[in-house]
Parts: sequence; structure tokens; C-alpha cells
Amino acid sequence: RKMLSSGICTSTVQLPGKVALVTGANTGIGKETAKELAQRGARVYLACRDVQKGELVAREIQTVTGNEQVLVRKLDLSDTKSIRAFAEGFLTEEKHLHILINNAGVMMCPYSKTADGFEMHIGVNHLGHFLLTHLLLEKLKESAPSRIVNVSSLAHHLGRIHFHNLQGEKFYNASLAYCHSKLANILFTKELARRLKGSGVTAYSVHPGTVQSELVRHSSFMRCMWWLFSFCIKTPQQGAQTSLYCALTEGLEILNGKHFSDCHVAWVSAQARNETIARRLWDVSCDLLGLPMD
Ligand SMILES: NC(=O)C1=CN([C@@H]2O[C@H](COP(=O)(O)OP(=O)(O)OC[C@H]3O[C@@H](n4cnc5c(N)ncnc54)[C@H](OP(=O)(O)O)[C@@H]3O)[C@@H](O)[C@H]2O)C=CC1
Ligand SMILES: CC1=C(/C=C/C(C)=C/C=C/C(C)=C/C=O)C(C)(C)CCC1
Repeated sequence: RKMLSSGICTSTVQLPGKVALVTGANTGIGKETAKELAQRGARVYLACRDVQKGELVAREIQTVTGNEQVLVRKLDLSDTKSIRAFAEGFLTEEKHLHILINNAGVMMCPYSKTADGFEMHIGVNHLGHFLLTHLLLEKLKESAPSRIVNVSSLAHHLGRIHFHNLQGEKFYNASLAYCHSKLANILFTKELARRLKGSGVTAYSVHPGTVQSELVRHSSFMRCMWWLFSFCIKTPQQGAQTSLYCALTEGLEILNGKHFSDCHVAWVSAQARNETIARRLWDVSCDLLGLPMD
């Protein structure tokens, strides 16, 4: 475990008066990320598709950290109506947003579609967070300096953006669909960072490591692997360290748009470095979501 679990966020930054939002915060890496942000005094929004699960976790975080400012709001990233309703509520009730952690994710789902007809991996992992970020961007700019952390994966190395088959209708493989969506997370981060230059908002993508969590729920093989190797893979708390590092470390602004693993800048695949693909994916995503292509 020691070998596979390096990378600890050593920042001592405290967050009184700051507002943070973590998607998929009711379990796994998101829960531990939210807990640490609450521990440091931020008001933390847990954006969860299952509000009941979220409330249980919010109570637990409040008890452990002594921070009452842990709030649960409904967000289903597989439905753009839910994303818009969430954003509308958040923008009405909250003056600031300093830290946005786009953490929620699904892996290896059987072929299925979101409420808007997007393939589930690209729909939830990429397009859902793309829309959410767009809707919250003005608030992030008004709250600058502020940060966006997109939780991607080492698995992006196996990903490709097939623009002619973005929704997996021509061919589909559940593992590769996950990899493609994680590549999209990195391309989104790069293009977002480029567009945000000078705004005081910076964006980072991360690979959290191989982490014990519910991510493997759709694959009995992966569940078995995770169980067999549970002694050596990261705990969710260890998995949260790189997200926390990117959200908290002072002076990280010069690394805007970079990808991190084990709290260090990490190498990404050739496709993930391709600016033309990043720009095209941005435009296609805007088109699919009915957003203006500025
Ligand atoms: N675990 C690992 O080894 C690795 C994880 N990652 C990435 O880390 C991130 C966190 O994953 P991890 O904690 O491991 O996985 P978990 O499955 O434990 O947590 C995923 C979270 O995402 C939420 N979620 C799933 N679908 C939706 C949706 N439609 N709307 C809103 N929330 C949703 C889940 O909610 P619910 O509980 O209701 O299902 C859950 O809270 C993911 O982006 C994943 O790709 C990357 C590399 C490795
Ligand atoms: C081979 C091998 C492993 C498998 C690693 C795998 C399969 C990692 C998959 C990571 C994923 C899917 C990340 C999600 O984004 C373990 C368990 C570390 C134990 C040591 C040997």
C-alpha cells in the first residue's frame, strides 16, 4: 500500500468564509474530499443524486469535524434538467463559490443513456460536469481566486475521442467508454484553463490513484480485484489527497490546466495534449448541451 499510496496534501491552508462544492460526495473519494474541506472550515455543499445518502454523510461530517456548514443538495448529472435546477438553486442561495470539485463518476456501466440521450459515461462524467461548470462559472469568477478540480484517471491513456461515435451507438465497450470519458475530463480541463487565463479561476485534472470505493460496482471482475488487492490499494482518504492538493496548495496557479497524480504534475497521453481535439470537444459539447459557442 505504501508503494501505491504516495502523495499527501501537506497544505495547512484553512478555509473559513470559503465555499466549496463537491459532486458525488456521499461516498468514496468525494466524501473524504468534502470531509477535509469541512475540517478546514469551508461551507461545503455535497451535490448528490441520492439526497438521503447525502444527508447521512453530512451528519457524519458535521459530527467528526464540528462544522455545521455541510449542506446537501440534489444533483443528478445524468439529467440536464436536474443540473440546471441545482445550479439555479445554488446561484440563488450562495454569494460565492471558491472551490468546485467535479468528482462524481460512473465506470463500466452496461450500455445505457442519460435522460437527454447521451451515453452514460460521456454523459455523466464529461457532459454533466461540463454543463455544471458552465452554469457556475460566473460565480467562480466573482469569487476569484477560485479553483476547479476535475477528477479524471490514469485510464485516460486508453481513451480516444471518436467524434463520429461519441454516444457509443456504432460500437460500445463499457471499459473503453469509461476511458474515453476520463480523457474528455483532461481535454475539458486544458481548454477551460486556456479560456480562463487572467480571470483568477484556475483548473486542474487529477488521477486519484487506484482507490477502494464503489466505482467498481458494475463489474464483478473489478470488484473481485479490488477485494483481493484491498490491502495495497489506496483508501478513499488517500485517494482524496491529489484533489485536495489541487484545491488548496498555494501558488499552484502557474500550473493552471495541468494534470496531477500523487500530488505531482503527471504525464498525459498524446490525445490529452492535443489542442485541436480539446477545442473541437469543447464546441461539440456546447452544441450537444445547447450552450453558446463563444
Ligand atoms: N476508485 C478509483 O480507483 C478511481 C477513481 N477515479 C475517479 O474518482 C472519482 C470518484 O470515484 P470513486 O469515489 O472511486 O467512486 P464511487 O463510486 O465510490 O463514487 C462515485 C460518486 O459519484 C456519484 N454519481 C454517480 N453517478 C452520478 C450521477 N448521475 N449524478 C450525481 N452523482 C453521481 C455516486 O453517487 P451514488 O452513490 O448515488 O451512486 C458517488 O457519490 C470518479 O470520477 C472516478 O472516475 C479515477 C481513477 C481511479
Ligand atoms: C494489476 C494490479 C492491480 C490492478 C490495477 C487496476 C486494474 C487499476 C485500475 C484502475 C482504474 C480502473 C482506475 C479508474 O479510473 C492492483 C489492484 C493495483 C494490484 C496490483 C496489480
